[in-house]
Amino acid sequence: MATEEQDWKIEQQRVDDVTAKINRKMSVLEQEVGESRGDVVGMRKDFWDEVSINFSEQDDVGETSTSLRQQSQVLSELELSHRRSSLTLDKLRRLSSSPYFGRIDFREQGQEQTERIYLGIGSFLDDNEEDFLIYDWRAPVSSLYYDGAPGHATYRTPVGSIEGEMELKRQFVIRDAEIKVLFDTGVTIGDELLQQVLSHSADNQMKNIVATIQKEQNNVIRNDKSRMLIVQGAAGSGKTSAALQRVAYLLYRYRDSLRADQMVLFSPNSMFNSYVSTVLPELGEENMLQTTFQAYLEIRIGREFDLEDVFSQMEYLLAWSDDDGHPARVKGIRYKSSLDYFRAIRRYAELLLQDGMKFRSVRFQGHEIVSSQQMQEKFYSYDPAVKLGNRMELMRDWLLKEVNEFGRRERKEPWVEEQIQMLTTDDYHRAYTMMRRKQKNKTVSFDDFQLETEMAARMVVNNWLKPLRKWVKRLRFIDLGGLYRRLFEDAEWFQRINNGALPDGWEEFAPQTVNRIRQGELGYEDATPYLYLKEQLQGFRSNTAIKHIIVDEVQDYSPFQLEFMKRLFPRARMTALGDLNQAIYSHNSVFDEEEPLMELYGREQTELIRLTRSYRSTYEIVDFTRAMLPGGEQIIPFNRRGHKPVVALYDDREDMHQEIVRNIHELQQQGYQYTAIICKTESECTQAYEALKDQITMRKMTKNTPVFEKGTIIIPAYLAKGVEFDAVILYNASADQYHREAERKLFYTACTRAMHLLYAYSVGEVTPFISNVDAQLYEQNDYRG
Ligand SMILES: Nc1ncnc2c1ncn2[C@@H]1O[C@H](COP(=O)(O)OP(=O)(O)OP(=O)(O)O)[C@@H](O)[C@H]1O
Repeated sequence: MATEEQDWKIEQQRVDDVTAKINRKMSVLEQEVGESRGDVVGMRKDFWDEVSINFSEQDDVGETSTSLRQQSQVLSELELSHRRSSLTLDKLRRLSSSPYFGRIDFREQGQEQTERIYLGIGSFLDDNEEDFLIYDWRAPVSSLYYDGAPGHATYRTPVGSIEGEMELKRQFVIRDAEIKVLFDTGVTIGDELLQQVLSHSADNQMKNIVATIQKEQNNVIRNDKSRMLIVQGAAGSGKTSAALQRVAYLLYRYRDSLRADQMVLFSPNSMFNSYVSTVLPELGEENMLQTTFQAYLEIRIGREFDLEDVFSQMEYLLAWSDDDGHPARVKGIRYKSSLDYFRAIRRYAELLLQDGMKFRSVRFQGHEIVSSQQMQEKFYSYDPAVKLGNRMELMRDWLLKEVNEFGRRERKEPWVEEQIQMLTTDDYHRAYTMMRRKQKNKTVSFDDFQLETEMAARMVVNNWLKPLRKWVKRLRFIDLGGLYRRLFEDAEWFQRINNGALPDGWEEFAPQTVNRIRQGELGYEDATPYLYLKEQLQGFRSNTAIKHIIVDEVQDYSPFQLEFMKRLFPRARMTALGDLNQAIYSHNSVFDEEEPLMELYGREQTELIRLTRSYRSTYEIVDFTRAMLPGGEQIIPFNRRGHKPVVALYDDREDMHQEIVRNIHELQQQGYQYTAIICKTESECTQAYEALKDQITMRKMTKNTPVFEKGTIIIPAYLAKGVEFDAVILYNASADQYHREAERKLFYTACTRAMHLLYAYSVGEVTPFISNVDAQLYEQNDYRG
């Protein structure tokens, strides 16, 4: 038997042994999980039986709430341990089908024996609970697999470095407990395996990449020194993948002090959230929290304004025309995303300590309880040394007192009498019982009827004043809209906060801003600045529980937004991943020259890693797309070969539609499951959808589509961020549609979504972003008459 064959046999034998052990462990755990599920279900069902409920006396109420608290604590502990066991069970299931993907033989310096280390998605111990049959890919020793080739090798452990000799490095593909591929490699991670993985079809869920993590990606994943880690990487270089494996790594490395719910991932849209949500559970970890910046803004100010989202802003700007308000708005967007504006808003809040604060008078049914003038006087009567937040608290307490006073006076008013008549007997009785309890120890000095009326009046007024009290408690008496609007109504005020100057274009974009606010709307560019002002005046609602934030597509954030996030999560470390070439929005990108991002936490606390190899697309697609970018030659395509991109020109839409229909049918026949028709805007998507829907089965994706699904979809370019497709068809990549320099990155982003095939169809002349590319890099078909 040849050595290779023998090796294969021995390895298969080991796979059989290990999977048998995993299966044994699984059946024990399955039983435990079944039992704990029963406990949780049972406890949820009997929850209220176990709580002693008694609300009749004050002491009993206290006892009841303690009992409730204890009971729900027991339940949540049970649920947590059940969830953990289920995750372990899922992981074992995956291990039993594919127990490991790598092996290294390592002899530590000074040791006689060579250790065989098998690497899988999780560790697995022999029955003696001492010997590792499988090492977790995140264990310190596993980094040897990703970082080094056979020969002298070193790896870091929390207590220092370990040196030795790597004698063998072997890679496996094991499916259903059977070895499908096995080879020894002299390099870091053999490209063969990567070729195999990458030539697969797209998926509606992102996959974990632990078997083929590249050395430079491993640096991203295991970096735990700096407070701020910036990853600048080409399209398809594995930024998102590395970020997700990094979360899994940090959860493993700091398992005693870090939980998944202390990490937040900020994604570009909600569809992306669903796209990445399976990676961590697949690795046996709970998901971190996932959100979008837009969702956060909605929660914080969505009730105060009709808030524009970033996609609507994008649609507005893409429908560009030179003669309406577009150029002015772009100037506004640029300024409002800058650090200058951030500082100006901070100065504004400081100035308001001395003068200019605006309040909304406290009113009840047309009656002014406290005027805005009185409020202003009160506010400036406090000791100037008292901080803004504290002053607002003093104001709140004072106003609540005033409202209570007012309520007391109001009880005698005729409208209250009228309302009392309308009370039901139940209401009346409740009021009576409540008051009786309050008066428990007092001697009653007037007759019952009088007391009852008094109680009812009190209840009526209290009920009516409840919303107003809530309004005061929420500090809604600060006229935030007015304060923010003033910056664009009053040039003098703006100059005061901006070192005596007005920003470029202020005269043009200021009226736009004011009009919008007057109509109850807030532009996306104003949302974060408004919120920042609000936070300063109402007290910053920072979140200290979060220890790590991951910002994907960071180039889409403005310097202003990142400064804001830093304050929002003051205890957190940050991982920021982005690609300047995909900065599609009009605001300044935090990635511009990387300055704002490098300075956010200070250079000494910041590390920058560049990823230049691109894995998603074939060599031909990367070669074509990088030619659209200045400096694109720095992007290195991975050597997976495919077809050259196809560019086709038509006389009219009808011809183009026919070709799209024909091509999609062909792609379906060839077995491609994920095809995207990418348009420039949502309105173009709607037109194209209407024209094509009777001939092809497809779905139209909008900003509200929550999940990414199989099939043919039609999607605006800005929403396709972060995801990928087997084939991409660019709908009308013409010079008419794409010609402004500002659209280059959007166009590039759309092209780089393709893994295997890329088509650009154009009615008339093709966009200069393509016509300026070397004609050798694509195939052109001109079907014009
Ligand atoms: N080491 C790897 N092994 C296997 N696949 C990889 C590896 N690195 C990246 N990929 C694959 O390449 C594709 C692109 O990865 P990912 O989406 O993480 O890149 P990205 O840099 O975030 O891209 P973009 O900025 O264009 O959205 C994915 O299909 C991912 O699975």
